[in-house]
Amino acid sequence: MFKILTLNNISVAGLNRLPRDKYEVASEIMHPDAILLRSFKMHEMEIPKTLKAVGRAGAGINNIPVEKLTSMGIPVFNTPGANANAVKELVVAALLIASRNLTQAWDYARNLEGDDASIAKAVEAGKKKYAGTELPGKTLGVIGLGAIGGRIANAVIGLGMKVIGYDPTVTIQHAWNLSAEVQRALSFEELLSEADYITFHVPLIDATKNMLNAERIKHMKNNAIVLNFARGGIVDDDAVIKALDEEKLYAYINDFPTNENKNHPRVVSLPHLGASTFEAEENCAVMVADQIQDYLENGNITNSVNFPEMKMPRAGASRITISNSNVPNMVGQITSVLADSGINIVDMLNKSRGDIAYNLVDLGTGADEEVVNKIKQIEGVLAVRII
Ligand SMILES: NC(=O)c1ccc[n+]([C@@H]2O[C@H](COP(=O)([O-])OP(=O)(O)OC[C@H]3O[C@@H](n4cnc5c(N)ncnc54)[C@H](O)[C@@H]3O)[C@@H](O)[C@H]2O)c1
Ligand SMILES: O=C(O)CC[C@@H](O)C(=O)O
Repeated sequence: MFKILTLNNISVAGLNRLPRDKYEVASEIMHPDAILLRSFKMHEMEIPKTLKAVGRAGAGINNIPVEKLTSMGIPVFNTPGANANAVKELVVAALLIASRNLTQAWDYARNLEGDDASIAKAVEAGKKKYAGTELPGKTLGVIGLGAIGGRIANAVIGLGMKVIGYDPTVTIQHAWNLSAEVQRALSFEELLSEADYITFHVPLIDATKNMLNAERIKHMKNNAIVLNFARGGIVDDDAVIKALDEEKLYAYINDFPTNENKNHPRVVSLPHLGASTFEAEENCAVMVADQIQDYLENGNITNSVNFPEMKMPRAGASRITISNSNVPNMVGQITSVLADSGINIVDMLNKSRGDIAYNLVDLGTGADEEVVNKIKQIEGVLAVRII
């Protein structure tokens, strides 16, 4: 029986992928084999000794101690693209919310008092304060052209906008998916100087912390609008609020409320709603549950953020999986242990990614704990399983 600890609500469509005769799933469970989570901050958590995998039902992994887990030989999975449409739709809504002053106008309308005739009069008198601008012909700067940024770029071209994108590490696949109309910025500053709106779709990592700061705001057009549906910390809120107060920027729509930003009259802060649609929650949960199941039962790895992609059809009587440091002569030492134990290798796959290497080894006979212990004793071996 595999034990799965859930640290956030995971859509039941995903949990139902894990057959109850093989999986025990609970939000409180001892000795878990795997953890499923969304935004729970795992950094302070003690990692259970039994843990074999972590599955993030979503894209961002800044809440997970990936480096520590890697050093323990534990793969972390996420669900690339599974919630991208949800974020895209919210960003399109945010463009319209900001351009048409919708929250301020709504606030005005719902605070009107008197009979309907006087409300109608006040509507006509007051609406000029909320007149906005239209999207066609304006330029959206997209920072990060991955699953979400790429979809947004393509969608707003359909609305008549121009798009300039900045992503020095974009994958070939994501670049292929981009409309040919997306212009490439060679620097972040170039994007900032051309855009009427900017939107962030990068992970929160050292290189993206306070990516939009006071110095960079100086490069922006007057009255530009900033959208942040990536992570708090990517935009320096202090600097943006100062620029709003000085009427350098026009509006800031974000998914990460703070005491500083949530009540500002030119800010709309939403409660981390980007991925909160029924469809996205289901997509993420199903994808992550399938990946965790295939890893626990077969050792295969799909969409890991720290381990190589590995898939090998089952052959032979049993399979062992080995995570080890990516140093010379590991495969030689592992196969020697098997040979010395009289075990024949039927099939084998070895791949590395950065500092980690991972092996799937199908054996002609079953392997026992003694063999596993011998492999564990090899210097550099981080985790071994028989499945
Ligand atoms: N608000 C929400 O609910 C919500 C939902 C999903 C994702 N997110 C956030 O959005 C981020 C992006 O998600 P995604 O699915 O598009 O991920 P993704 O990995 O598909 O795309 C991220 C892109 O950012 C690019 N990038 C990385 N560093 C960069 C830099 N310094 N400058 C420019 N580009 C850079 C990468 O090359 C990649 O193409 C996630 O990491 C997560 O933090 C938020
Ligand atoms: O799980 C969520 O609700 C948010 C997920 C989102 O921020 C992500 O990074 O995928």
